[in-house]
Amino acid sequence: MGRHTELDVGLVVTAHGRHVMVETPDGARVQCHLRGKKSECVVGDRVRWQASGDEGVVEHVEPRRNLLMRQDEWRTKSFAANLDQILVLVAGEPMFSESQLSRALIAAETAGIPVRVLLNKAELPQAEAARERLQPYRDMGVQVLEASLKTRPQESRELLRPLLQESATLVLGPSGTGKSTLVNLMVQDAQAQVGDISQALNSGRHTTTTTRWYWLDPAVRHGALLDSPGFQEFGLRHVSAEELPRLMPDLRAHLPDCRFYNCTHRHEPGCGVRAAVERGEIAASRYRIYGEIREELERTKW
Ligand SMILES: Nc1nc2c(ncn2[C@@H]2O[C@H](COP(=O)(O)OP(=O)(O)OP(=O)(O)O)[C@@H](O)[C@H]2O)c(=O)[nH]1
Ligand SMILES: [Zn+2]
Repeated sequence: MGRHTELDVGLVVTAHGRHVMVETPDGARVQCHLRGKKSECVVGDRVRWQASGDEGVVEHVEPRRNLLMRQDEWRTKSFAANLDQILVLVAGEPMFSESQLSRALIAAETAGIPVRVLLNKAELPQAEAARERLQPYRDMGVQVLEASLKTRPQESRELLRPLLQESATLVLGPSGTGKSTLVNLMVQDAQAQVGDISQALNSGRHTTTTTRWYWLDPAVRHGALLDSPGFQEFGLRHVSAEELPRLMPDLRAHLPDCRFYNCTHRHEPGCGVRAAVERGEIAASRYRIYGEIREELERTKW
């Protein structure tokens, strides 16, 4: 028997600084504070907590299966834990950034979380250019789905339901791609679930930047979507420059062909990666993104 058996278990459904909202196994939500200055909680955490008046105190965070980091201007912060998968939404209008997509895939690979890509607004003529841009990702084994969340909601729901219904899925994507449309399509009572959280956080001001947990069906509480508004960039600074090539599957496939075991794939002779770029087996865009991220990682290492 552990020392926490007398405490209640709970799921963190939103976290902001030292304020977190914990959901109990029977679905009640309790605002909690964190015990201890150093402890940190993120959405998706399983915790042990103790009631204290109307509120609660988180005493212990259970070990995490995985943890994602994000980057803001100043630092790398953790922001979601215990995910089953990530769904990256992209579109042709606005055209998605390949660099952002690659960073999301690298972050997921580092954390050991499976990723799917969903090309939304598939009915638009601009989707064709997005499809082409996604080809290298399909080629390296990323599953790319297509939907029209707004214009073909029924069909989209049927496509997505089996993929989402038993999982905790983090939804990411640039602004204007259809994240809200997705949440409203797949989540029952999404507005009510948001209302709950902002009320309990007791201030509207944080709600635009806080990752939220939505049960697809609050009555059943199996599958959930995690929406991360205002999401900018994944934190990759915990990744070392040397391990970067192994986190990019299309580069990884050619690493055994490099003459030097510590090849940076930039200027060394006998580089299998560059040879593959020249043969067209690695997309030029991917090689460029590799160079950019590698340089960033080398620059920020102190
Ligand atoms: N043509 C078309 N438009 C869509 C589709 N899905 C969503 N949209 C439109 O795209 C726009 C952006 O959708 P949102 O769901 O608000 O996008 P978002 O990713 O939540 O954007 P932010 O709130 O800025 O983060 C809206 O005008 C939607 O109606 C689709 O399948 N086809
Ligand atoms: Zn090389």
